[in-house]
Amino acid sequence: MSLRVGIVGLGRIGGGVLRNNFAQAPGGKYDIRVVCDVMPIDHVAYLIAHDSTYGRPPFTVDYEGSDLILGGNRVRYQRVDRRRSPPESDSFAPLREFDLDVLFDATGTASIADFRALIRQKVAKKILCTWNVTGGDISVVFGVNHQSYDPALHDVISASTCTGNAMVPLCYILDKHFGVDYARIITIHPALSDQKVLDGYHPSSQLGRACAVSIVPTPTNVGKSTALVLPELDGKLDSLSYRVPTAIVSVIDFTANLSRDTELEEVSELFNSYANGTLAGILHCEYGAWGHQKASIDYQETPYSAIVLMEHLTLSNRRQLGVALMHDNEHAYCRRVLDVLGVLESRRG
Ligand SMILES: NC(=O)c1ccc[n+]([C@@H]2O[C@H](COP(=O)([O-])OP(=O)(O)OC[C@H]3O[C@@H](n4cnc5c(N)ncnc54)[C@H](O)[C@@H]3O)[C@@H](O)[C@H]2O)c1
Repeated sequence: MSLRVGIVGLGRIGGGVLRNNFAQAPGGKYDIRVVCDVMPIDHVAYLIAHDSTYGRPPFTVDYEGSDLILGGNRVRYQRVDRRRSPPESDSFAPLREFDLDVLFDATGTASIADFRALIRQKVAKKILCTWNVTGGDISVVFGVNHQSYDPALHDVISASTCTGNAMVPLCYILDKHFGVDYARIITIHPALSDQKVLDGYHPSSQLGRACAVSIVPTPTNVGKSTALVLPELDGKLDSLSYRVPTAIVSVIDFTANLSRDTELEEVSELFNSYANGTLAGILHCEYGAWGHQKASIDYQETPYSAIVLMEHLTLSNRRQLGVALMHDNEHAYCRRVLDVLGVLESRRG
């Protein structure tokens, strides 16, 4: 029997996972039984059917009563606003009838207390979320540490972040083969829904600046996300993000001080051997088109967690490595979420 899944939060990522679930298999890759958000159901249908980034989905969209109808498949819609009800209020009680194996939370607004309450109240057996919630049981980056998931130990699972999924495979390879003494990671990230369209109040002041007219420097947790999976790198990574006025595809530019001398050819061969081997589908080595470099939009809807721009690999003093990579921060991440759901399905008790 297919994994029984519920989703809370139908924004870019929750909606993207729903879309990909039905795009990959006509009946749905997993048995998504119920989805929740604060919006009325007609708004949900409207946003699934019309997507400014990816266009119309490859299946029909409609709704009837409290059911969404996606490619002929009925998925129950439940309108909830967790902010109005504390965890102990059992506000997700109506979800118990769906006998969920996993509740996937893509709101970005829940706390570990919310998640523990949902497990205690038997709303779902496991919680999978889209950020490194403080106090979670494990952060899983598919391809690197997904085999560490242990259903007996892990109830609240993070699928890490989009940048975490891009950085961890690279850091894993570099640390395993050369050692990493230090790395500075710069991410150039499309605007997100936590930014203001025009100047206004935001608790993180810089995110309150008009997002279409500025490059906005903002802190990022990519160093922390990486060290959660590769604890030997804790304290060795600095990071900074620049939010830019594009809709999709992130860049990561990082410089790593390696612990031993190497040659560019060795690094290049190593990346290629992983991309064609154990990290196939996760890591991709990009050489451009007929000697020409592609632009970020060319990577929209690519499934790879990290696409290394091989022409821009640099090495100085045989130890200081420069790497530039791109990734579709939504689509590739949604694909990884589906991969992690596959791990949960295969280890289901
Ligand atoms: N957008 C990305 O590139 C990206 C990539 C990886 C991970 N993430 C993470 O995914 C999460 C969501 O990001 P997003 O870009 O999809 O945001 P989003 O704003 O597009 O979507 C969030 C959705 O959750 C709903 N929501 C929020 N609080 C809720 C509540 N209390 N009860 C019910 N519904 C609620 C909102 O109505 C919205 O539809 C964040 O944690 C983010 O860090 C985002």
